[in-house]
Amino acid sequence: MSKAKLDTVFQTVEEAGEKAFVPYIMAGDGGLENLNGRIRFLAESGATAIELGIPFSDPVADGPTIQAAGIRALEAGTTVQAVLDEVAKEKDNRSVPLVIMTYLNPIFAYGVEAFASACETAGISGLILPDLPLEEEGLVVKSLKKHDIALIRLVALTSTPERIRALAERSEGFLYAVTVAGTTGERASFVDQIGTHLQALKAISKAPVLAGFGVSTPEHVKELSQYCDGVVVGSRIVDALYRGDKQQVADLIASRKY
Ligand SMILES: O=P(O)(O)OC[C@@H](O)[C@@H](O)c1c[nH]c2ccccc12
Repeated sequence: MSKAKLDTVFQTVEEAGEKAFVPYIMAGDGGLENLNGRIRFLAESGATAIELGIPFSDPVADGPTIQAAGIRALEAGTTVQAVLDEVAKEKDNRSVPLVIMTYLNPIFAYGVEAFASACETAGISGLILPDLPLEEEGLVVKSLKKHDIALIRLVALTSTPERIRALAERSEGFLYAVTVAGTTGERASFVDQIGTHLQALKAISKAPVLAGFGVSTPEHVKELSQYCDGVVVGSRIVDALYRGDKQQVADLIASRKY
């Protein structure tokens, strides 16, 4: 599944007058043998696309819930190769695009070109690399382009206007609007200016704008979605799956339609 697959699903959601919902899960948490089952469950529950984390020992952008999931996954022996091999098995009957989220280190260890090529083979549509600064994108863009994988950029609340403009112009797949200052993890509320911030991003972004970090209730989903194209939810979903509460995950995803 190529980059274009992401454009198609977001367009479908928009044409239906709905908002996108992208759940994040940590590959290997709960056993790699259950990964494809979880992906299927999220797709059947109405996910627009799925963000799949590859665990890394020093996840600087992650809060406690995702850090813990990463440790569980690493302890279970999860590797880059094993994750890609596993998702490749169902690439032809997967209806929802997959986006990989990981850090630079595992990719450099694997080799950038080899990684991009393996992602293409596994049917991956996009990549999120939170520790890749705009100035260093040259390290990966050529390989990602060659293998038709979108580089999904993150905009911080604290990004300068010039930086925001540069990120919005280059955006592909979707533009990830980080809604809090800090790491991933559930939050009770958002800053007052969040609506204006998201609307301003949406006005200049080439790709759809999705809000993520701290989104953890159906109310948050509705609140933030009104200002942009949808949301990304990680910690709440990782925690619910860990506790075996699939219903909570399904209810959260269902809240994108209103
Ligand atoms: O967990 P939260 O607060 O719902 O945030 C989303 C997030 O988990 C997911 O998109 C993600 C997990 N790790 C990341 C690192 C950087 C950017 C994004 C992520």
